[in-house]
Amino acid sequence: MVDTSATIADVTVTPVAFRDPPLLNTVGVHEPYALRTVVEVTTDGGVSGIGETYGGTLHLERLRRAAAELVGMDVWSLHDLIARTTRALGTDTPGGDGMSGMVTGSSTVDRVMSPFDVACLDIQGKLVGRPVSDLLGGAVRPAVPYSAYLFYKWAAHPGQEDDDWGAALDPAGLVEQARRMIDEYGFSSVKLKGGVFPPDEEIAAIRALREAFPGLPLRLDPNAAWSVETSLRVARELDGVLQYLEDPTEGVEGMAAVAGGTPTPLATNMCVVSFDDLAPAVERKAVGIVLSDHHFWGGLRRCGQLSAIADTFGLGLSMHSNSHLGISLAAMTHLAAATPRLTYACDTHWPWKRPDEDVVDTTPLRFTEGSVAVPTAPGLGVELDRDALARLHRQYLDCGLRDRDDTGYMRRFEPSFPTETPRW
Ligand SMILES: O=C([O-])C(=O)C[C@H](O)[C@@H](O)C(=O)[O-]
Ligand SMILES: [Mg+2]
Repeated sequence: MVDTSATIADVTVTPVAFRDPPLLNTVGVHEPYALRTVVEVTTDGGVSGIGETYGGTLHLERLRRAAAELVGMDVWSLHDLIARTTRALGTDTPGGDGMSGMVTGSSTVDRVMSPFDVACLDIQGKLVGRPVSDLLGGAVRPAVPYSAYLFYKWAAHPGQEDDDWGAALDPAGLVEQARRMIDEYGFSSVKLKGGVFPPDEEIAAIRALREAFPGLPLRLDPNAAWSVETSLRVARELDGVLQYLEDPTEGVEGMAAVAGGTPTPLATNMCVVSFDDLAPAVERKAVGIVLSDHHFWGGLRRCGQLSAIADTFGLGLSMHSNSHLGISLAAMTHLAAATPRLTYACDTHWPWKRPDEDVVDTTPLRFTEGSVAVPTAPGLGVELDRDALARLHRQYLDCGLRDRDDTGYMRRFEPSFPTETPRW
């Protein structure tokens, strides 16, 4: 019999930074670099696996504490991973979510264990010679569709030359951005990051997108920038136009009030971000679709548990993203492929990342007709490029950024940028 036993002998945790355009959202604007952390887990037999997560200071410190606790762990034991992460972290204090204030309620233990779960699955796949999707129950689709993720954006970071996407500050600019993204990647769903301009301007943008791309499902996500009344008005005006409306307003109660007043399905990656959030949201009928995100929900196997709960209570599943590298894209693709209930095209920030900046060779992650084929090599199907990791770590050290702060960056250029919620 083949020996598949493996104990963790070493864990490295490396913060990295990669260039990011000035993408606007309701809390501000993306800084010139996005921060991530790459973890590499190596077994006593010399097999290694990788994972990727957020990059802020507190999260990084917690990852390092957890990493030290994992040495000696059996790579097959999810329960021991939970126990050891919990032990390393002590109490589940808030903060360190890396979302610039947009999402604050996720579970610290789940967030911290997530990249290690991915790395352990990568190792398991290599040990048994199967792709990660097989370890998650098997792929139910050969390729995973992603959506075009549109952002209002400036032409350039202040003081820098225009980036090659240019500005998108009105409906025409967004239609042009969508056209390029669809031409280059083949996406067949479109999401607009809203909450940036007054709602009527964003309604006009959605109408322009509807006219330009008549058959494509459209989504709008203002990250809870609106009151219940504003949300209901926007939902009424866009009735029949949106596939779903994502986080129009804050909290389960607010979302329940909006959900009760519109036939448009509501989705969330803000008011349901941990297992503790599910019961109240189901009870209040606050959301129809949960945007799963393995970085919040404890990794790929915990997302399988979320999927079972979604099955039980008839919730739809989609997938949330943040600025990310190829390890996360591979992990998201395996997970989405092996989640039958995940029937919506997943979010991805991929087009906003420069193709020459990654920590893995991204060849296995090419987009065809808006989808990424599920990698078939053992494990995640992507390999760490150590030179590239060193380069992006150097960039992290040099760039000076240590925590994502969209609001602070925006206030350097617009000192009176508002932070009250709801904004409209
Ligand atoms: O769906 C979402 O809420 C997101 O994608 C959150 C992100 O942080 C997004 O707002 C961003 O990148 O600015
Ligand atoms: Mg969202």
